[in-house]
Amino acid sequence: DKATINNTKITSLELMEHAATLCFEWLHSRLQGQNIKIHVFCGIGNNGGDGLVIARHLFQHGYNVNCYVVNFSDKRSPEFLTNYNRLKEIAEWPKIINDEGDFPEVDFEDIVIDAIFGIGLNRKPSGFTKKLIQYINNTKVFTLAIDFPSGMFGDKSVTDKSSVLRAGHTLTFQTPKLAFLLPENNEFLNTWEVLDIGLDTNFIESLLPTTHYITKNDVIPMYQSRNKWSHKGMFGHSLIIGGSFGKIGAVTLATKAALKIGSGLVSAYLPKCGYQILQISVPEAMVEVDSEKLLTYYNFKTKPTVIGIGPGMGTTDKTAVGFEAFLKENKTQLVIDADALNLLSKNESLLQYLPNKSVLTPHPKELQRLLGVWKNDYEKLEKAISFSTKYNVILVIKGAHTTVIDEQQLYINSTGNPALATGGSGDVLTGIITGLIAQGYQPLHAAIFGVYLHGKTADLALQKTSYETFTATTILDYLAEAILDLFHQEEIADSEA
Ligand SMILES: NC(=O)C1=CN([C@@H]2O[C@H](COP(=O)(O)OP(=O)(O)OC[C@H]3O[C@@H](n4cnc5c(N)ncnc54)[C@H](OP(=O)(O)O)[C@@H]3O)[C@@H](O)[C@H]2O)[C@@H](O)CC1
Ligand SMILES: Nc1ncnc2c1ncn2[C@@H]1O[C@H](COP(=O)(O)OP(=O)(O)O)[C@@H](O)[C@H]1O
Ligand SMILES: [K+]
Repeated sequence: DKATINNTKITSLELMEHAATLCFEWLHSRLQGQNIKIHVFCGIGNNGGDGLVIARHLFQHGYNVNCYVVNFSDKRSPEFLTNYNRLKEIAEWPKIINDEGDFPEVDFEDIVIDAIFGIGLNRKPSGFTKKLIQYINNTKVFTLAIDFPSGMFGDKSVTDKSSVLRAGHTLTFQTPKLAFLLPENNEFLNTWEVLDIGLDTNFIESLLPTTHYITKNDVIPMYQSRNKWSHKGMFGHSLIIGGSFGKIGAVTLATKAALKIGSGLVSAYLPKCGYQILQISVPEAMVEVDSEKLLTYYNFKTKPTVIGIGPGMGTTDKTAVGFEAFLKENKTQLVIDADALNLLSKNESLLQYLPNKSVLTPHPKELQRLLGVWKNDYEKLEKAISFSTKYNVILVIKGAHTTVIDEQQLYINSTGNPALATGGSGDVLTGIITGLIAQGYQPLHAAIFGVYLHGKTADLALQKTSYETFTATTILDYLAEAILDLFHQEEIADSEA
């Protein structure tokens, strides 16, 4: 904010007016003047200042609005005071809330605007302010939070969940906040979106942020186009290793995905019992086999560009012994998933054999086996950064907002939805990342781009199918649309989650 104010002619007050007006317009375009009671709760800092501006616009547009100042401190920011006086000139409120006795009646059908605390919260809310937050939460009224749900910190964990406002929707300014992307905060946020308030983006970039929110504009430059004289030899050879009796589907899905994302050649190495299944399901792939029901020997002849290993592989002793011998010999780039991760967790001494920038794709349970337990999501990220740095590998922490970690750098994905919460979707991701590396994508780009496309299939599919009917195979059906979408209209700056 300060840099924008210094580098442009805009004043802090104008910036607030602009930001809060965008919030008002957001609400106004949805309410269209409806006679719904709106309560605007303002703190005494600049978040409160935003609330005062919103209340003024609502009032001037004829809404049924009430505005309150939550008087938790005698301090007032200058921008708050200016807007307080502006509002006083036109309305008989804001009313001051000094204790519980001043809480207004709020009904379920009303709307609450939460402008109590924003990014300036530096300790947990207490006293009557906490009680007010609880009072609002108990009404189950729809709450529109400005910048942050009050009581939620931008950069550390909430310790007292009962002191945080549960927002129905949050309008945050300029950039998504890391806190919004962490699973531990999901109960405070429902949906949220970013409003571009025109802060100095050059300045933001000059800060060299280490956390990146990955949207379409970030992945378009990663895309590698093909020229007229391209031939399959230029797009690498993926080898997918995995499967055990009863889990041949996992390796089949990963093999299909490596093909579908454009790997020049794809082979699978799996137990003999899966031979026909794989040949029939994926006739484009070549197959080599191990012992009857398990992977034991890892003695394939294929010379791949990259190996994706783990889906459906099992963790029996025989498989573990073969896997260890394989890792000690192997020099090929790896994408490691599922049971291959579980075997690494059981025998951490094997981590030293991973080629640099191997891509590991744990879901939260597999991650916990690798890193041990964490106290909160911030500690989880710290541990993951240390792990990535120590072993020089790329971690792909799967889930809503899958996060790719390469040493200090975090790349948080914006695509995907609960349609992906279906068996086999992780196996498909392994195949996608493997197939991208085969074609010459650097492992980091393959991970970021692969995760983006994987999530995008589910977003595009929801226009035509439902969460329930989406399966891992549907990801493959929509991969083409996800790629083509890169070249459709420019993404508008606002991102929704
Ligand atoms: N021009 C701009 O800069 C723009 C800014 N914008 C808006 O400004 C917001 C940031 O405003 P802000 O920095 O004033 O902080 P805010 O969240 O209002 O609260 C700080 C106050 O709360 C107090 N306090 C903290 N914790 C407390 C606790 N537990 N219990 C009690 N008190 C507590 C703290 O007091 P202190 O710690 O000093 O005692 C301080 O007085 C930002 O989120 C966005 O909405 C937009 O308009 C765009 C343009
Ligand atoms: N709610 C969600 N929102 C977005 N992506 C999700 C969600 N749930 C699951 N996914 C994605 O689906 C995949 C699931 O992977 P994983 O747990 O390994 O599944 P499986 O073992 O069945 O293959 C991951 O890529 C994950 O990010
Ligand atoms: K707020």
